[in-house]
Amino acid sequence: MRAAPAAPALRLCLIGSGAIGGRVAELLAAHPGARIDLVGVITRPGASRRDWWSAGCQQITDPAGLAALAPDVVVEAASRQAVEDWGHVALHAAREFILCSASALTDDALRDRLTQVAGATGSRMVIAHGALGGIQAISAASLRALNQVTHVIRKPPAAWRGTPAECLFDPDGLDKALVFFRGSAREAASAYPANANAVVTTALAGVGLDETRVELVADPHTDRNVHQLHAAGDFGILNMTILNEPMPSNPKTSDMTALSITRMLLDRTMPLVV
Ligand SMILES: NC(=O)C1=CN([C@@H]2O[C@H](COP(=O)(O)OP(=O)(O)OC[C@H]3O[C@@H](n4cnc5c(N)ncnc54)[C@H](O)[C@@H]3O)[C@@H](O)[C@H]2O)C=CC1
Ligand SMILES: O=C([O-])CC(=O)C(=O)O
Repeated sequence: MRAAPAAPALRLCLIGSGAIGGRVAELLAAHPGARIDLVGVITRPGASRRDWWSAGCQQITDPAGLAALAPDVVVEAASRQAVEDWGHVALHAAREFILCSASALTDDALRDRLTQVAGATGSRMVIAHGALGGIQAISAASLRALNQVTHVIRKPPAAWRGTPAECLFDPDGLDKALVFFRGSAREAASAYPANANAVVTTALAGVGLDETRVELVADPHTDRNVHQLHAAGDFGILNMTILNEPMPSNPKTSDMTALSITRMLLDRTMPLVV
């Protein structure tokens, strides 16, 4: 049997060069055989290059730069604003736009607009499973009636610094776990966009932004970012708990987020995908 010709390298462009971006680049560098080239990083104007960018990696700050780069995949690991700023052009420039800042999609008009652009251009918008496990099962379960989906996020008090939760409790003063938010996924992600993107992923996989029930917890007795999912419906019952290691460079963010994005990218290049 003749060997198949080698597939061209996958051309990757990142939006954001923070905790997730740097970690994805580090993990990909450990798999050179997968042939994923970081060809560009989108930054805010004036941002410095990072030492983990390869020499050939271009810094992109405007839509024309992204169009000219013509990547295969654009991965957003930046902010809710970045999805608004770059989603449209990414879907025109690449065949796939993977986003982490799922909280942007609580804006129904933006979500509809980007979905339409994806349909019109033949590209795909993919919400990264990010910090979560179990999403594939909830998405599959939604093919039958789903009665109930709840998502609890439990993080150390310090992870809620810089959010509206600071008006509700003193992160240094808690001696026991505090459930400081109960509401819908839409409300949770709108109020806590840097900490609760994952509830949007759960919601869009299952019963939607307004029906998915969310609890947010500050817990001085954990040093991990914990996600608990419960779903019940005609498929049966799902209970999933993942206790994620936080990233040293951004403790609000779980290392699993970068691991799962890297896995997605590697899967794009593998002949066997699990
Ligand atoms: N879906 C999920 O499970 C998770 C999602 N996230 C989200 O992923 C995103 C990235 O997280 P981290 O890497 O931890 O954040 P980070 O703060 O460490 O890095 C973000 C980088 O993106 C840049 N950036 C922000 N807005 C930008 C814009 N409009 N244009 C260009 N660059 C921009 C920042 O300057 C920074 O360099 C955040 O929105 C975070 O909330 C984080 C963890 C889990
Ligand atoms: O990294 C995590 O554990 C989840 C997170 O911050 C988010 O959903 O925005």
